[in-house]
Amino acid sequence: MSKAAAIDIASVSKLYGTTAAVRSINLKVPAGSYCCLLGPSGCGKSTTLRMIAGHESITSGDVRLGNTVVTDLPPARRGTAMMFQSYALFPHLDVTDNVAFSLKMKGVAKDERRARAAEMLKLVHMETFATRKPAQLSGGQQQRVALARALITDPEALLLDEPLSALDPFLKIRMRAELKRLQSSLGITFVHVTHSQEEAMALADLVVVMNDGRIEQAAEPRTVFERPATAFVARFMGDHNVIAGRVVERNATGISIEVESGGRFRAEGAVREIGETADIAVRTDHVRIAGDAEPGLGFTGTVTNVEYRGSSVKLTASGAGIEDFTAIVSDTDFFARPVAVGETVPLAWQAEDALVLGRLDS
Ligand SMILES: Nc1ncnc2c1ncn2[C@@H]1O[C@H](COP(=O)(O)OP(=O)(O)OP(=O)(O)O)[C@@H](O)[C@H]1O
Repeated sequence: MSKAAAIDIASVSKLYGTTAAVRSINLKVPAGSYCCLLGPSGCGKSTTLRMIAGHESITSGDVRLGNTVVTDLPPARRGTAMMFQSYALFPHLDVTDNVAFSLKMKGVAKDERRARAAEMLKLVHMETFATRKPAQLSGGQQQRVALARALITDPEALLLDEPLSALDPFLKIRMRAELKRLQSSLGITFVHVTHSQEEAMALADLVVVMNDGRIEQAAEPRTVFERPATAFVARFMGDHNVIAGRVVERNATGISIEVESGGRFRAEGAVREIGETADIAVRTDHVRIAGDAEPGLGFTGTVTNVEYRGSSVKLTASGAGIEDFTAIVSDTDFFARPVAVGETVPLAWQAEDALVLGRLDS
């Protein structure tokens, strides 16, 4: 197999007319890593992927693959391969010819390209389907063929645009594990576009959260979840309460904010100016019901909703100027002291579970 290449995206922008799809992003994807571009619809992740692949021109900035600036190179000369959401298989060609297609375009002799295609089909466990047409395959099997077809060019980086979105939930999880296995056995760089937080967390070494053409955070999955950089990341990744308020106190390591017509809350992690608006995040699974809260690390709220989820219970409460504050408590804790909608409960958390969120410079 080929060697892996690092990808370096430097001040890359994409304008469609006057619409900015990607706004001067910088990103380094280490060689041999699994990177997921994650974000809501329209945030610019597919455009970014297509600019790496060469299927979209770059308005300004540069993309490097390894030591080569590929900004103006055609797709076939970049050392990348792309797998599309729809798989884009040729319906009239059998599986082998689909997989061997790019070698045919390069003028590779028939025997050699068939041998290479057989090798690739083995890699994705599809060798027994070599003579079938795409219409005779399931969605998961078509996806494997599309993978084999992309990998036959020996790319240094494989680019995948929502590769699992057409599969049913069960197959999605199975194919996810296969993608991870393939990536680590091939050792090449993968860049995978998804709008699923779960998929990105399960697969990536590097999660890149995008919003409105910008990168909000690029970090390991655990960092993105435990230390979301911005309010957008905290909300998008879920499992965090984001509280917005005006900074009323500051010290060397953190701040206190005051929620309009409500409580005062402390958080650590970044310092802001007095009077500024700031966001803080509190992990939903670290909120305790009842117990004494330290001042600034809890409030008394009225329960507005209770959802049983099996191993946990999700409570929503409002109070101290905060609407829809969520707490996820274990089923054991909940049933030891159940609460109902309309009840007033104390909600508390530890200092380390309240984090000051950053903001992006626009
Ligand atoms: N060919 C185009 N012409 C004009 N605008 C475009 C074009 N392609 C994309 N855009 C716009 O650029 C922005 C980013 O699109 P992009 O496809 O990169 O988003 P995405 O994050 O991949 O979304 P999705 O998850 O829906 O595919 C969107 O506002 C989109 O409407």
